Amino acid sequence: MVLEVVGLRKRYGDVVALDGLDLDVAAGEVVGLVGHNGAGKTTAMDVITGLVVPDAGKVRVTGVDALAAPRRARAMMGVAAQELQLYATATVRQNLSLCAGLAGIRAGRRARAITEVLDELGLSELAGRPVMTLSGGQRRRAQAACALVGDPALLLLDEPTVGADPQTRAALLAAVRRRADAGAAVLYTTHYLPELVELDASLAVMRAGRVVARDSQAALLAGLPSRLVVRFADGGADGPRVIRTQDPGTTLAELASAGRRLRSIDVQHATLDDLIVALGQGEEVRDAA
Ligand SMILES: Nc1ncnc2c1ncn2[C@@H]1O[C@H](COP(=O)(O)OP(=O)(O)OP(=O)(O)O)[C@@H](O)[C@H]1O
Repeated sequence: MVLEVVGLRKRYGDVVALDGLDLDVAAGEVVGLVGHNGAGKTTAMDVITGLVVPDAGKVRVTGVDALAAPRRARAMMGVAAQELQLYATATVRQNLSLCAGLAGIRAGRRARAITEVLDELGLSELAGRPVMTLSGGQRRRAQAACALVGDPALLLLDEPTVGADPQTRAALLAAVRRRADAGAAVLYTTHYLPELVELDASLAVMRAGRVVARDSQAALLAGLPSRLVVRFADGGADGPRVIRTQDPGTTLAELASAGRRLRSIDVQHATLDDLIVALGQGEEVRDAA
């Protein structure tokens, strides 16, 4: 396991931000860390990266105790925090050089690693520009480049595409997927769920400071009912009736055998949005595995 988080707890005064958070991320896996505003996602990221000290719990990165040896653990991580964390007066290349140093990349390898990531994220022409002269989306790309430089074993990306245009978003998602395919473990937070479909991420759904569901998208969605939107042709109300059902085929067969004549049927399978809403409200999601 590249990342192992066990029993993390963190309080801010009366607010319990983390309430016994357990989470593993394996090599080659992209895990989408999702949940409502205030669920504790950023606090979890901040504890893992060493920015916030937890009240209790363990964090191990490739077996290294990240709370006892934060510098050793940090050298295995590429981090893109939610807030932009670049030096505004330094150039993109200088920022990347600092990030590469933090990531423990030896000076001899740094120039090549920087050139590669600049190229990958379409930043080569901006490399000599001070960050403060870049547009918002360009800064986002530079921040992501900082996380990716040198192919770290663990990528921690906290809403990395906020404010990015579709082209930037696509370039970044492709770069993240390539890292995972090459063996990196990726923890990725977003409120924009189609990104997680595109990344083929498994999900860790947080509620009130802990993970309440952790599985592949398919397994979690299979536990949710579909919506069957049916218009009947045989009297009664003219509008559509919405039937929530775990098994649309059986429900339709039951309607037919009850002699109902149907004018139209629309089967709407559960989406990731439905899943997050259901879990955020504390509904049980049946384990379909
Ligand atoms: N420095 C802080 N001081 C006090 N409370 C804090 C601090 N940081 C976070 N919190 C609280 O801890 C809880 C978890 O916040 P966190 O930012 O981790 O949530 P999140 O899941 O990342 O939310 P979002 O989706 O809005 O980014 C919230 O109730 C938040 O108000």
